[in-house]
Amino acid sequence: MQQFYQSVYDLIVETSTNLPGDVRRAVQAAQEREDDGTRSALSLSRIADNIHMAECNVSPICQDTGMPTFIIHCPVGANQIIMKKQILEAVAQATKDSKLRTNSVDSLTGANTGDNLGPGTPVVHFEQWERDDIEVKLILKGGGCENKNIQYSLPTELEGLGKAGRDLDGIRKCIMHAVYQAQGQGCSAGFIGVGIGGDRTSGYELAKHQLFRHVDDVNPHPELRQLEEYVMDHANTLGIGTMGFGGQVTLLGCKVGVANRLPASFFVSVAYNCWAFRRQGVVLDAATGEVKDWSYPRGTEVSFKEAYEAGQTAAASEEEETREIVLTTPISEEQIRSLKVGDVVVINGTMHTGRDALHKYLMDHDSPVDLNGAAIYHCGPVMSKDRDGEWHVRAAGPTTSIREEPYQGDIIKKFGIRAVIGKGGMGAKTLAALKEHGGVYLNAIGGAAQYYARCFKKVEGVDFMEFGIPEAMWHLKTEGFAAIVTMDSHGNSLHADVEKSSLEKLAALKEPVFKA
Ligand SMILES: O=C(O)C[C@H](O)C(=O)O
Ligand code: SF4
Repeated sequence: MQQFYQSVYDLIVETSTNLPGDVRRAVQAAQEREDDGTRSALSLSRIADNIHMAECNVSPICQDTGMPTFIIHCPVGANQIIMKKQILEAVAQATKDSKLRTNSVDSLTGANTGDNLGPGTPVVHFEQWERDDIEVKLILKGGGCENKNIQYSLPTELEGLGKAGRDLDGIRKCIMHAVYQAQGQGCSAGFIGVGIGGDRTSGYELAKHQLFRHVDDVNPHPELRQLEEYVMDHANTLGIGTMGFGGQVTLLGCKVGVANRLPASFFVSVAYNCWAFRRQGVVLDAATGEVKDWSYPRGTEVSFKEAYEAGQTAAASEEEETREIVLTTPISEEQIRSLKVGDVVVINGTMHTGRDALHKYLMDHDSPVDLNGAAIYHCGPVMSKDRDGEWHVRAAGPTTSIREEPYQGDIIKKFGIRAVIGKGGMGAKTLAALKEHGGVYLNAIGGAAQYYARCFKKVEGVDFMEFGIPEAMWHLKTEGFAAIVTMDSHGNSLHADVEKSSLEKLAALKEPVFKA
């Protein structure tokens, strides 16, 4: 088993940096379905570019490298204690090498362990099987999409869909509602795993396990197969689209599993996974620990290189066609008031990152830097320090902004912030503050961590390192950071519009489909 550690390390790097072939095919199919030139089509091209860049840079596809969850199948007699020890070592090393973000946080103190190890992290499950080899599977599911998981207890009443009973049609309604409620916040277009039955804990586990199925497999259970097909056909009628920008493709995959339940309980558990669907596996020789095979098609088998290179050549002419507004920080109120939903903005100057810990802090403390006219970026990057002690941005896509809704409006007004950049949009309180103060919300493409990292030319400074790397306030010299205005200073919100129209489309699916 001398190779076991190295094989697990290679699996972690592959999973974080090289999106599997079956997932890539689903992204390609979505690209073919979207109409050229729409916001969703352009975002999908950026996503495809990002996938290619991550593979070339051997760097995280998305900065949120998730809760590492290992499922190991091994023959009787394999030493699970040694395997677990080596898995933890490989996780710590991959974190040190910037392949994983420091993602393990003490829930009470907020302290980051710095190596992804700690109570409950990573998650490691062992199961014995009759085969001679060992299979190690890994999923890196990020926090934003995890927050969009949902569990229903039937019977229930659902927004737009009415009563959902304890039958296949009730289950259908729950799944459609799960896709609707995710909107763009979990970085659509997504994949869902559904667990029918079990209890609250095993139901969610069953749902997450469905995500290990191949994207293009066919459910052997006839009723579940029909259900999966229905969901795939109808989820896309909701019009949520890539990142919630509106569009033809909202869902890339749906896998449903079933387990027995207690007479009193009927749970439908849904695990939502973003487009950055990072899961891979290796089959190992049980004697040496050497990799014999990969469990899923590797990313390299479905190359995005050609499209990337063609896009680079087209980019210059494209820039002339789309109306791009260049803003340099500090930004004036007049510049902000001239923007409207749909405009593409390019930011130059300095950007400050800030997420949960910083927003809470700023409510009753001063900022260490002047934020008048500033652009604040909801982002928790992957960073590395070189030999000279200089920091570099390794991956830096946006995080889900709605978490800052309780604070954002007050902070905009208190510090004079002009641009808030994130993903998934914000709510009514922030929209009102943007209008009152003269601010704008810019939606960047979630998960496009390599695409945005290259816009950060230098790390000018950092505050609050005590919050840990993802939560610290990084001051970044920025060039050419492009994002779309989705909430403007005139009271318009693309997010509110898409939510409203998708609820209407959801309600059109109210009539029973699967008769009891
Ligand atoms: O934590 C992050 O960087 C992003 C998170 O996965 C999110 O989707 O909000
Ligand atoms: S930022 Fe988006 S792509 Fe990245 S883990 Fe979160 S939901 Fe997934």
